[in-house]
Amino acid sequence: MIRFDHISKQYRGTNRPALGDVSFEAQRGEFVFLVGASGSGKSSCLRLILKEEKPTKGKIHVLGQDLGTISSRKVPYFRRNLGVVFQDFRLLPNKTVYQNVAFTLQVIGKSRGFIQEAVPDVLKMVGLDGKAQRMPHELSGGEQQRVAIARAVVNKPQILLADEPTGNLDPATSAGIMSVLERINAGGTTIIMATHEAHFVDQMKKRVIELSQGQIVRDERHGGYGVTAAIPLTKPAPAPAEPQTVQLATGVVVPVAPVAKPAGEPAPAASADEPAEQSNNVRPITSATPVQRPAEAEISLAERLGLRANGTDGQEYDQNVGPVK
Ligand SMILES: Nc1ncnc2c1ncn2[C@@H]1O[C@H](COP(=O)(O)OP(=O)(O)OP(=O)(O)O)[C@@H](O)[C@H]1O
Repeated sequence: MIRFDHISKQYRGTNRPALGDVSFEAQRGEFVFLVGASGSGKSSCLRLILKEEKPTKGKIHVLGQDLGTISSRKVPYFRRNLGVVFQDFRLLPNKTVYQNVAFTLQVIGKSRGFIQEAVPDVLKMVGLDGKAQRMPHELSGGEQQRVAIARAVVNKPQILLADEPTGNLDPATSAGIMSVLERINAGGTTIIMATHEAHFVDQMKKRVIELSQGQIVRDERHGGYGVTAAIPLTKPAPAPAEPQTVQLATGVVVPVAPVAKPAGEPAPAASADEPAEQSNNVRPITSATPVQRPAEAEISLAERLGLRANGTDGQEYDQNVGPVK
């Protein structure tokens, strides 16, 4: 499903490779944690899988395709098989939850009927039933990440890439997000997740690939976070706190500790399961709700999400439909 063959990656202007001779294979349906200290190469691996970056040496195969042979024009088609979730959610602030998720499908040209069925289904799956008309600022951090996950999986990608998806969330909210990811994985989606969350990695007993200075130093079928996946120096150390536990969807009980927030970062308004403030500024979705073409800012988000080739015109938006050719 995903194969790295002797991959090296050296960014321009650097004197040390970010990845050096990395080889691994992830099978369909696996849940793989990428762990390692800050700068060890986790995000670089995800960017290479997405074909956002090219390897300096070696070959990458994703879903049976050699990424080196996919032209720039075909990259958006390729990326339709992949969902991506980031630490900072990347929602469109002026669109409702429904519209944020529908946007993914609009960009790839799905019909209004399809969108009107698929969006409520995926919102229910991520636990946002009843919140379709909220604006992102009316949601807690955990709820915003659920929207981002819904957006990533609404088109049923075979692979979900998650780059520190719980990095901005408190422990209990993070547990909710991990439950959602477990549920998506149980449905057959392969998940590759870069994380510094030792507790979840230790408790979930999934495959763990540990990177250190751009090299794989550990690859365990049912691994833990490990002692050498050092806490990154660039991030604040977790504050000491009373031990807490939370239960994941699979029934696994996970001990959690609060994460120190960077100075100035707003705390989530509420936990993922608490209702957010009711908004007066809501517009009900009806079968007559128009599905609009994305505006400029939205097109640029589509490019960042990999749904659309950079700098293509409106024609490409209409034509960008269908499997990789
Ligand atoms: N665009 C870039 N240009 C130059 N160097 C880069 C670039 N992106 C990453 N690097 C370097 O490559 C190395 C690996 O970075 P990467 O972001 O993959 O690490 P990471 O393990 O994801 O770190 P973190 O846990 O902090 O997110 C680092 O030394 C980083 O400075």
